[in-house]
Amino acid sequence: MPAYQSFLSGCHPHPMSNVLSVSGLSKTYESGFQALKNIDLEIEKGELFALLGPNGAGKTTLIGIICGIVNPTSGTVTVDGHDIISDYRAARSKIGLVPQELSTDAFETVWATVSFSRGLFGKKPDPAHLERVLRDLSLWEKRDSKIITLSGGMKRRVLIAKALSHEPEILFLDEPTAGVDVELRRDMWRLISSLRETGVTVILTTHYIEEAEEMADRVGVINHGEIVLVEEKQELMRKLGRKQLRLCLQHPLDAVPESLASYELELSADGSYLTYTYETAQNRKGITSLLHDLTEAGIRFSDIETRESTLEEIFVSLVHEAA
Ligand SMILES: Nc1ncnc2c1ncn2[C@@H]1O[C@H](COP(=O)(O)OP(=O)(O)OP(=O)(O)O)[C@@H](O)[C@H]1O
Repeated sequence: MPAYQSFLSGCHPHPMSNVLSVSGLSKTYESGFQALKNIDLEIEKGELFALLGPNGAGKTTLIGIICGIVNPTSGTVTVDGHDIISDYRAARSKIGLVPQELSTDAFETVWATVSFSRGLFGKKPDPAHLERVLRDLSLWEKRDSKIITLSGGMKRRVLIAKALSHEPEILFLDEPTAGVDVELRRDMWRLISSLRETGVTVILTTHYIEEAEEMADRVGVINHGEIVLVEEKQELMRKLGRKQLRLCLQHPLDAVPESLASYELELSADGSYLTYTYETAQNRKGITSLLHDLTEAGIRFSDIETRESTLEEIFVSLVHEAA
């Protein structure tokens, strides 16, 4: 690549590096209910994006439109450069969708159902690819089993195998771990992370904020049909996170001394703890002066604990603010 070109692309990331581009997307259902309001969203190739939102926020509607299941009212969506309406087949073939429930195919074998899925997208049979997918998902030994005989966890794996059968660029997972036990959830997390390593872009919706906290590169929050925020996960936690310092007192207090009023300390009901809350983005000079002022006030403590706010707390405060 000529030097000037790489210089330019360094300054202005080229839009073609985005594998999914959503612009001005709105959806009003026939009932008159507006489920999506002017959504803009750019997803980079290879990232793991978590879309968080409370029930009814519009997540399923958004994914439904991108996958061609729901018609948009206005706006555009392109998948790897293909418009989802004028170039539907090409756009759809780039997408693998893992729905929440496996509703059909109960009496088919794993192999038959996965082969059939590939065929749906007009792809030539490729047994070597399907074998790889089934092996990666620990389903190879089960290839001749009928789906009805599989455990819930194995059925979930089949859903993913089906979605990967036609070698999609983007994999959508709608609540991939809803209703699964802790062990399977961990397994699914491992699986999803390893998928990303193969270069597939992964977009997942989740109620389990912990899931996003563990895996996502970026987090989008949707509420009442609007994208409230899109941010690098690390940046989000740095910007909006709070830290708390909890001091276990040697002698309980009746009230916080006047001299410490500026720290807005919280005294526990039994007077044995003081809690100091501070923004992680700010400098931490506050702590040094707090500890100094506590000593000045004659307050002794026996222990100190710190805790950081979780993505869940950040999410709840965002959604609450926007309500
Ligand atoms: N066919 C429809 N007709 C009218 N309203 C609909 C239709 N489908 C969905 N809605 C409404 O649109 C809103 C968004 O629904 P959507 O299923 O997209 O939300 P969601 O974020 O996926 O929620 P959940 O997490 O509960 O699945 C909801 O208020 C829902 O009742």
